[in-house]
Amino acid sequence: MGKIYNDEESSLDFVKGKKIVVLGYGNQGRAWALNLRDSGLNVIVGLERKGNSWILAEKDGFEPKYINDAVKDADILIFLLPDMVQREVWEKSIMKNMKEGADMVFAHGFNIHYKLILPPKTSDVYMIAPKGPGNKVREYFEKGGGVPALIAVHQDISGNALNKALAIAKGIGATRPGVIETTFKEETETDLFGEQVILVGGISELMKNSFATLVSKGYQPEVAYFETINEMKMIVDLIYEKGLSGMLRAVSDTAKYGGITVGKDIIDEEVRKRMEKALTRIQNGEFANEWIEEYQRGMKTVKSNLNEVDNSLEEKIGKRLRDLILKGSPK
Ligand SMILES: NC(=O)c1ccc[n+]([C@@H]2O[C@H](COP(=O)([O-])OP(=O)(O)OC[C@H]3O[C@@H](n4cnc5c(N)ncnc54)[C@H](O)[C@@H]3O)[C@@H](O)[C@H]2O)c1
Ligand SMILES: CC(C)(O)[C@@H](O)C(=O)O
Ligand SMILES: [Mg+2]
Ligand SMILES: [Mg+2]
Repeated sequence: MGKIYNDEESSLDFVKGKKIVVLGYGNQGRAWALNLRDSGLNVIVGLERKGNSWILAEKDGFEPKYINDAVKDADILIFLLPDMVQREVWEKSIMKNMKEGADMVFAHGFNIHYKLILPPKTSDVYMIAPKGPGNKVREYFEKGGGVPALIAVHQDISGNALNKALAIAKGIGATRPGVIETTFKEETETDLFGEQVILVGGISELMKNSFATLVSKGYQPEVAYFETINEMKMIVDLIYEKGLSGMLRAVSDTAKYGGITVGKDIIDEEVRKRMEKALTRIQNGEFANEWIEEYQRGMKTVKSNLNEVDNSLEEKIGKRLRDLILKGSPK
């Protein structure tokens, strides 16, 4: 069993008073900058240009700086830019401007594990990888909790990298539920696997295909939306709170029997083999290379798929129903 660190086993003292630069003000950047500031730490937001992120950071009370300037006297650099952007910003604005020995901190191991960024031998390099989306990192923190995270140390020059990783984890609220120690390799490979096979890829395709099956056989799309998309939150809430066995006990015996038998038929050995293939492509770097090429070619696949989802029947139906459902949901 991996070691789980809690709030009492971490101290903000290891990073208190240090100049922390949060690079990027997007999903994670905004949540981290706000949580770290609320935890009493000294946070500067670093950005490449004056766009939407800059305006939002100013609205939140920060005085953003250009990255090449912000990193000059920073003690801790937190990379919260998109993964495929980090290398170019590192080469263009950070590498030659950062203070020697400044810490390099990541929320995902992609750039270090696949050797896109080669950190100087003088820096501590560590990671705090929240196991949830950025808006939840902020929302849970504000409610007194936090999103759990994985922490890992890639380079420990000071001898204190783990303590500093724990301190930043505490600052964003992650030690409240607990953080687990891992390696950059394990975090990178499992995170990519999770988002591709289930969290983002698998679940969306299951929803889209089950919705389309019902609609193509003449069922009302609103009924299909409730059944194959909307109710997922309540089932996942049950799993979150009570585990898979708790969820099975909360549904009818009919759902238990049908779910157990037909579920295994739908997600069968062939699906499992394709999951293993996806994992192999992550492990051997094929996925990372493909993704970088997609980015360099202008992210055509990402854009066309987003467009397809935006214009899909389930999104049109969902938009109308969500407006009603959210009004009637507990706050
Ligand atoms: N999204 C999540 O919830 C989540 C969860 C866990 C870990 N992570 C990790 O956190 C890191 C940040 O991911 P994110 O989803 O928060 O990023 P994001 O896409 O939300 O980042 C957007 C920020 O990056 C800036 N940016 C975008 N393109 C840029 C460019 N070409 N040059 C300079 N700046 C640019 C934007 O101005 C904005 O401030 C990644 O390593 C990611 O894997 C993300
Ligand atoms: C939120 C996720 C999917 O867990 C994260 O890994 C990401 O890359 O956004
Ligand atoms: Mg990820
Ligand atoms: Mg993830």
